[in-house]
Amino acid sequence: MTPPAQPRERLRIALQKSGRLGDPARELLAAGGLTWRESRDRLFLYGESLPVDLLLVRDDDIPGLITDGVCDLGIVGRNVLVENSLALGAQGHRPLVEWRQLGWGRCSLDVAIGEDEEWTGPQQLAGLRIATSYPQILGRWLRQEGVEAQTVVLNGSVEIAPRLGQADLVCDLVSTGGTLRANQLRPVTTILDSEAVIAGPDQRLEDGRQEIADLLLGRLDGAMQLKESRLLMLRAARPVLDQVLPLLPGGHEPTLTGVEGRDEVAIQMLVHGPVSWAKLEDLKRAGAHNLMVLPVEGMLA
Ligand SMILES: Nc1ncnc2c1ncn2[C@@H]1O[C@H](COP(=O)(O)OP(=O)(O)OP(=O)(O)O)[C@@H](O)[C@H]1O
Ligand SMILES: O=P(O)(O)OC[C@H]1O[C@H](OP(=O)(O)OP(=O)(O)O)[C@H](O)[C@@H]1O
Ligand SMILES: [Mg+2]
Repeated sequence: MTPPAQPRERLRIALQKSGRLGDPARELLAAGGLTWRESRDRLFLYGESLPVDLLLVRDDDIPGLITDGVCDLGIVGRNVLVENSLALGAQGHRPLVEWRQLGWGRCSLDVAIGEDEEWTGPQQLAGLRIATSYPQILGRWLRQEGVEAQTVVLNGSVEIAPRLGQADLVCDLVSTGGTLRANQLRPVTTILDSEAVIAGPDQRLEDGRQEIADLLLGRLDGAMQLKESRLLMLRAARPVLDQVLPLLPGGHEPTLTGVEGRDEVAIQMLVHGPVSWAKLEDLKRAGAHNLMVLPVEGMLA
């Protein structure tokens, strides 16, 4: 089903239909207060709480949909954004840019050679065949390095190309490195660090859609900050405060409250990011007790 024609004042965001980024992207938008109604084919989600509609597609199509103006923004891996932007740029289209970095979907685009081979640097790739799904990014890197090599474009199962004799080495996405190891390959250099991003045009949106985008992005920033936030609570006797306070993690200023009838204080502070067990153990060794780390459900300064 083609999405119903929408008035231009509704924002439209492209998301990956399934795969690694689809669910976290929808969770992020839901955390920003967005609710939606699904079309029967589940490819178009009509925003109910805000004038923001979602189009569910293959991730490779997201940059093109933004360039064509079918969608205003998209949630996509930087690897896909850069690869497609380079191709679209070569056709004379305006560049797409990252409106936000989301901090998940992290992976890197690496050059990998046989695990027994020696690596002396990019120059050794001259004249070799490199299998990849990212010919634009690889081509740009080879030009930067001044290396002339042959690119073999494959859409999947890139790592088995050397064993099949299709290529001498690969350039592919790596997260844990397990896929490379399973194929007797080892990463030797990273040519792009990737994470999920909100991609959009390099200029403001029109017809009131920029205001909707600003509202939504403000909420998403808040939701992302909240997700990272923890409340750290602990107690410490006054005589050990000088040892405990310098060990507190970075974050907001701690609040110290005297505990009635005891020579001790209750300390609480908002922390950005996780508080490790090692940090709690350090605080305890310094004399703190009753340590607790709590998730934060809502926040208004
Ligand atoms: N092993 C990985 N670990 C973490 N992130 C990854 C990994 N592999 C890919 N990614 C990121 O997740 C994005 C989506 O990966 P996925 O495998 O779902 O894509 P796909 O198979 O191309 O999906 P689609 O059907 O939408 O084309 C990648 O473009 C990349 O940014
Ligand atoms: O370093 P690792 O943790 O092993 O991850 C890397 C693999 O993950 C992705 O493939 P995916 O599992 O999505 O399968 P695909 O071949 O269908 O893309 C990517 O294309 C690599 O093959
Ligand atoms: Mg894809």
